[in-house]
Amino acid sequence: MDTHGPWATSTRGQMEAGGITRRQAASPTNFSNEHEDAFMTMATQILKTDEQKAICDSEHPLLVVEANAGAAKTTTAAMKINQLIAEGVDPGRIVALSFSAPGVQAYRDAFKRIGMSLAAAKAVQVGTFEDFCASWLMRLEGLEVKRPTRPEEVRAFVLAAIPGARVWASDRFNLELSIEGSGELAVEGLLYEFGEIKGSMQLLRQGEYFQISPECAVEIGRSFTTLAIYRAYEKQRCVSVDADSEQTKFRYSGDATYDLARILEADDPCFTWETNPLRLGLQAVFLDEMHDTNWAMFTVLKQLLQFNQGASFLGVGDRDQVIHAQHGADAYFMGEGFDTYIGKPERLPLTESYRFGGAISQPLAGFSAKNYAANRAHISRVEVKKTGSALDVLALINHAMTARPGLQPDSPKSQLAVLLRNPSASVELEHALRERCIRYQTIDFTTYLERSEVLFVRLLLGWAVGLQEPFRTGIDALAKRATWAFLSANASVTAEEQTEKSLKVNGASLKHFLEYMLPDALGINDPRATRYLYTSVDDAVRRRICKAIDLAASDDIHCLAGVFDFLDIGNLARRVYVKEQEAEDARASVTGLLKASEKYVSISQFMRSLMAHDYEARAARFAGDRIILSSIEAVKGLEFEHVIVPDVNATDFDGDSRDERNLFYVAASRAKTMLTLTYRAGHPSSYLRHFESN
Ligand SMILES: Nc1ncnc2c1ncn2[C@@H]1O[C@H](COP(=O)(O)OP(=O)(O)OP(=O)(O)O)[C@@H](O)[C@H]1O
Repeated sequence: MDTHGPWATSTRGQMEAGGITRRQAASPTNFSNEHEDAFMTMATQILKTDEQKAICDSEHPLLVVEANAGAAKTTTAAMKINQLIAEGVDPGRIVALSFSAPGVQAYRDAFKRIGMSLAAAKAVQVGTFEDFCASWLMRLEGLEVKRPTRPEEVRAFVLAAIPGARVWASDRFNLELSIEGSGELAVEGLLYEFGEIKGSMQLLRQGEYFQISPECAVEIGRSFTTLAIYRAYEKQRCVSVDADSEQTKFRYSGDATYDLARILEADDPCFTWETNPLRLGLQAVFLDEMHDTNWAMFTVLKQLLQFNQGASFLGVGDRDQVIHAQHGADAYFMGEGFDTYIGKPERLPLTESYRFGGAISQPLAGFSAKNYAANRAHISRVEVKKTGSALDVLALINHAMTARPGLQPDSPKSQLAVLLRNPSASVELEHALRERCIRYQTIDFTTYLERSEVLFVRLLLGWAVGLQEPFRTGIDALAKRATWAFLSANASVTAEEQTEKSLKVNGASLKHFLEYMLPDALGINDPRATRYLYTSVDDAVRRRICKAIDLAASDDIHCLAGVFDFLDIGNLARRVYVKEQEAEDARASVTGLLKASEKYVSISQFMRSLMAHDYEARAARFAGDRIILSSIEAVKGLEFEHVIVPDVNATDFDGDSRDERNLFYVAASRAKTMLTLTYRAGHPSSYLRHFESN
């Protein structure tokens, strides 16, 4: 067995997909030599509590620990791994799985915290469930299958499935699908449902005689239209080669786990007991974020334990942290489901939070309606602040860094984290931070300077006012691709034609693009020119962009609002992004840009100021010495000394939806010493009432 682990930790969200940049890769954990010293020095002696000892010493083959956020679940899992290694278990035969990339990072952090040796930490196979499944599929199939992560990358397959499903439904059931036109606006909802169907293995669990029909759709609570399109989509994704085999074209998020689960559950599997892909000779399996388990994961887990007899299991989770319900995540698999399908585990407690003290655990207890004890020795603080603008949040950040009410005297700035519900909310804040030379690192989203819509706007404005060099090199290619994505979305040309033109655009230098391609696409070059790209841009879009460019050419900063009105980014973005929220984020980013522009005298001056920040945004040398700006999802399992959660407003964070409440619970439980919650005057979220008295 490969002792370095057979699978790589995937990056969360690709930087680029069809010219679009929204989410950035979370920084991968690196155990290279240059980090070796840091690895050792970060280790502090943590003494096991009695509860932790009980978990580490338990000889029961199946252990499940359900405990609150910060109650030391990951740390205890790391302690048990360390103990097994000390007892002679080969670390290469220990698998430590998690649902998300931050969960993987949390294992790595815990290994450091407990002082695990670097060699052992490197040898343990740590990764996400999805990456684990993808790697074993690759071994089984002998080839690497593409793994798109952006919905835009699979949109064409969903759209292509609709006509196929229409014909099938009308031939077979004489039925019309209840979907209008091309279905462009339905892609987001369809992908969401496909994720649920696969995560919960809903169709496969109906048994071998299940066939998609209008009656069966009603029985399982889905629309027939969705099921018919799902069927056609899956037929494109997994193409039948002959009666017994299929070739998988791609695996979107969650598909690797689903595909491995259905292969394992097949009536006529392509392997025997001896050659089962999960017979890995494992001695221990760990699962963090167990609350995010769905049927597909559970199926793989069940077989993993079955085919590695003698391997012990420890699963840890907290049912209030389920924020991936769209993948069919269900805390049932930590409880009754586990007992029924795998076996009765020993359930051991971790009762106290070791991350924070009572000042944070008590309001969290009220918010989540459960007992939440905290270690008495741990002192923490909560403050709730009213803010009027991004500048008020900036002032709080400044105070947090200078007066350090939550930071230890010698802590790096990265112990201060600002957790954002919507990354688009960060444009003004980011701009203000840059202007004050406060360095920050964005996690899980792209800095506003490099977001597709901002690059698109910057390129057009720079061109309109005749800036020779609108960007620092390095993001030229991103800007060109983003611009092309916005220009060409929804043009009525064939997909092949579009791909061919995109390739040409990608291959051109920015200079060539600006001098020839952009004028060609907009029809503002020599009328005798070929107009090769012209047909790729919708007429109405072209007219609007031309008007915007004409207006911006005045270089008058006061025209910017009018320029943005012509561009109507929200509408354009709806053609580019599959998710409505991302289109809305794009609109909000450009609104943020407009606000940030207010103190400049001309468009060119504003553009130059943005360009000056490009370099810093990419400078890796400040790593570790920057505050963190992150989405909430990306810090699940992680912790910081001081956490600021801006915009806990009734419009942003409220309501009874489980995902909504759990997202807030995750955000509020990341702080070790100090938690600052802010809200817009007059719009506090009802969630805050639990925290205000502190
Ligand atoms: N025995 C101990 N003594 C002191 N501190 C401890 C001990 N065990 C764990 N901790 C500390 O408790 C904090 C929370 O631990 P950990 O991240 O493992 O919690 P968790 O339950 O996994 O949290 P989450 O649910 O947010 O993922 C860490 O700072 C860790 O160092």
